[in-house]
Amino acid sequence: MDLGNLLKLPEELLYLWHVHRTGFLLSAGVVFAILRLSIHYRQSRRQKVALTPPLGTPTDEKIPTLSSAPPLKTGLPDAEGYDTTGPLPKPPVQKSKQGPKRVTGVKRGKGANDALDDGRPGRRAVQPYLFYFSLGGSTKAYAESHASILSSNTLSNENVLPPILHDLTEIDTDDFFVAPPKSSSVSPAYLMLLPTYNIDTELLPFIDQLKEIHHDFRIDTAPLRSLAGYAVFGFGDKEGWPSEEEGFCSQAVEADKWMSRLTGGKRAYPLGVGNTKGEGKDGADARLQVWLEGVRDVLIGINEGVGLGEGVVGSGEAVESADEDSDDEYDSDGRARKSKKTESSTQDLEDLGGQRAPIAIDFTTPGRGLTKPAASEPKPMVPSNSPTYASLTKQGYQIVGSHSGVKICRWTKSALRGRGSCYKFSFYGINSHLCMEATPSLSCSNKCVFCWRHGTNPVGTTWRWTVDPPEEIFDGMKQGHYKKIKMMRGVPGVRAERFEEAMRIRHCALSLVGEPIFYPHINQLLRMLHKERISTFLVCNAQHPDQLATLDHVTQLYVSIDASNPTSLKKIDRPLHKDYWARFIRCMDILREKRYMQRTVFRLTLVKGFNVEEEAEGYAALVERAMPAFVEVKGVTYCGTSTSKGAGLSMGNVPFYEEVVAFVQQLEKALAKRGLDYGIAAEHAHSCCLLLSDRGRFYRQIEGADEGKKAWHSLIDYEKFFDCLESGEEFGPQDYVGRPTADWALFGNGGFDPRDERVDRKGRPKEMAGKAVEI
Ligand SMILES: Cc1cc2nc3c(=O)[nH]c(=O)nc-3n(C[C@H](O)[C@H](O)[C@H](O)COP(=O)(O)O)c2cc1C
Ligand code: SF4
Repeated sequence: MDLGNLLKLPEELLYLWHVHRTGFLLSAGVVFAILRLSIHYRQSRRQKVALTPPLGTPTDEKIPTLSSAPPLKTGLPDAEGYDTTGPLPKPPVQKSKQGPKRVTGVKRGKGANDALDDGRPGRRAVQPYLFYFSLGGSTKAYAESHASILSSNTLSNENVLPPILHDLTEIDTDDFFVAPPKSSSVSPAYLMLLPTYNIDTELLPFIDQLKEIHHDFRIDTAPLRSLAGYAVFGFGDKEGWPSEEEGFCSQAVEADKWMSRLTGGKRAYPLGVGNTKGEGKDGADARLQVWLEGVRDVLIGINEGVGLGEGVVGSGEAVESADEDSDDEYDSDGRARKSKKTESSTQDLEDLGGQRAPIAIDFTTPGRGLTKPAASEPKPMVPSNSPTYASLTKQGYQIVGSHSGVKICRWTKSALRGRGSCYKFSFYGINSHLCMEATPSLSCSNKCVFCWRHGTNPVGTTWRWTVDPPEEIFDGMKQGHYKKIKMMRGVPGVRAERFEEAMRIRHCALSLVGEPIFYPHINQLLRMLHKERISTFLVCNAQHPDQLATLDHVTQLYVSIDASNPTSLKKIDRPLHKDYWARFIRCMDILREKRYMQRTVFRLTLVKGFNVEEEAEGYAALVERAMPAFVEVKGVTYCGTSTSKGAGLSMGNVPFYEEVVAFVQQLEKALAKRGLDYGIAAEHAHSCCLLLSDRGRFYRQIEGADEGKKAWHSLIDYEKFFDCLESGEEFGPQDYVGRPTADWALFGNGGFDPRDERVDRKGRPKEMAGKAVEI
């Protein structure tokens, strides 16, 4: 190359740059991006490898497919036997509690049981793991002897595999509780049998570890979400630790709570507890057996695609009953609660202390705008596509047929969780978890100012709708009630034994909303209930004397008395019947006659400024006329609906408990002045409610006690009631008087069942308040 050409080189290069600079720059950018991406990819691969659990952990465990499941042995093989002889390799025992936690948890979605991992349709087999802890050996023995309940019965259901037993001290907690065993064809379910020790045992660090795993920021707060479900059963000693507050089965309670968190609320069955010092059906053995049978049915249900059951938290069902993390009704310590948003809408009348639930519906009065002339063809009262149907369903009612409804009340839920029954337990011995609240007629003829039903219900003064047969109503009510009870299965704090008892209805409160005696076949419906030995409390609004007169036996007959004179009654009940006072008075006279046939009750709901002041004398006159066996007096509960606000109701109309007491004492005096001997037989301060009772009939000699030793007898002997009915003979209230009223329910003692734990709305232990309690 000559010198001239050489000198031209920079110029040439500059020219080339100008021509191709865009191409150069673009290529350089692409090369740079590729380099960056490849470095990033290599780094993330390295990280993934580091997070993969070591071989041999249950994550890699080869879980048997259906065909390779170990055959069930007769008699229960011991835990060692399962782990070594079956195709499931025993997870390595790694005592690594001091070392750093392996981070293996991943966030999983719902519906793990719907399809196999490879996307093929089909259901996974359920693999129960039975974990236990045992210091003295009894829990181990229980685990080994009772696991066969799960196995033997699941033989018929080949998609539930025989349980695998694990001693909690022999496994590495992380191996099972940071991530559950993985398989494309099997869904694991964890069952735990745990004693409680108030001394230092290995159970304590285990429970702490559950808590730590939940709080470990490196992993999902619910790493066991992919489990099919879990359930815990505790063993304890009631002689040493008589109640849960005193520590009975406290470690099982704790473990249940943390398992709920770790699984995202997948409690498959309520926490069970067994008293090792108990006997017969109250002994640990019997309790465990019933509990395992319940768990077994749920596991079968999971496999059959029912999931954890409708409404159970974590089930993935549309209607989950509570959210363990965000709810706020249930919980004192992180256990699930119900959201405030839905709270008011799901309250019901009896929740509110049993006040009547009148519906703002015009039944009757032609020309008042609400009613249309009767159509030639009767129509359904609550058509399934109507706004009323949608509104009631949203409020938690199950509509039965076209005019009936059922709903489980707050007290039923509370009793299932050992947090107290309603006042009817204190007064009459009704266990709220055995009680069904229903109505065969959702319509009513009053528009009471304190009604919770927002005026959305149907109205009418004559029955102008299609009539469903009583069989259909009865079956539908039971079905709806049991369905709602089952929805409580996963709710924290539900006691296994109460849940099991609740699957047999013993009482029916025909008082939900509307007017039950309005239903044309009410007597047939009552007979069906009684035939199944379900007692009946029926509440009516004293506006339907003809129906009242022809009503058959009920266990206890209520009439709502919301005022003592026509002016007050019109103001507070806003009746649709023009002749409402005449109807009311006729009902008083009918009740007077009925007092020989059944227990009759006046239910007074006190609304300050409406029906309290200056009315004691008027109420006394009504009592004199109808001679009810009892007078229940309650403070109203403020519902805050626009209907009540529109009627001028505010919290100021809610009486304090002392004010209700003062009124009852005033009424007692007014009755005495008329020569009527009524006295305060019981109280339930929690729901601001007191019971006046006719001394002549219900203050009587205590059976088996010294002559002259008397006590209040407000309780009912339900079995005697049914015996009397079945005898076909005439009988009256004196024939089924129960035991004396419990001491704790007597006036001055509060009336809260001491077996239960009293809590406030947040689930915190609560002291008796002196104010009308909002319930
Ligand atoms: C030292 C000791 C402390 C205990 N503490 C409690 C307790 O706090 N609450 C309880 O309900 N039971 C308690 N128990 C009763 C045991 O939980 C019960 O006997 C259980 O069945 C023991 O199970 P295991 O034999 O499998 O270890 C305790 C027993 C012992 C011996
Ligand atoms: S009587 Fe039954 S329905 Fe009524 S509040 Fe009590 S438990 Fe609930």
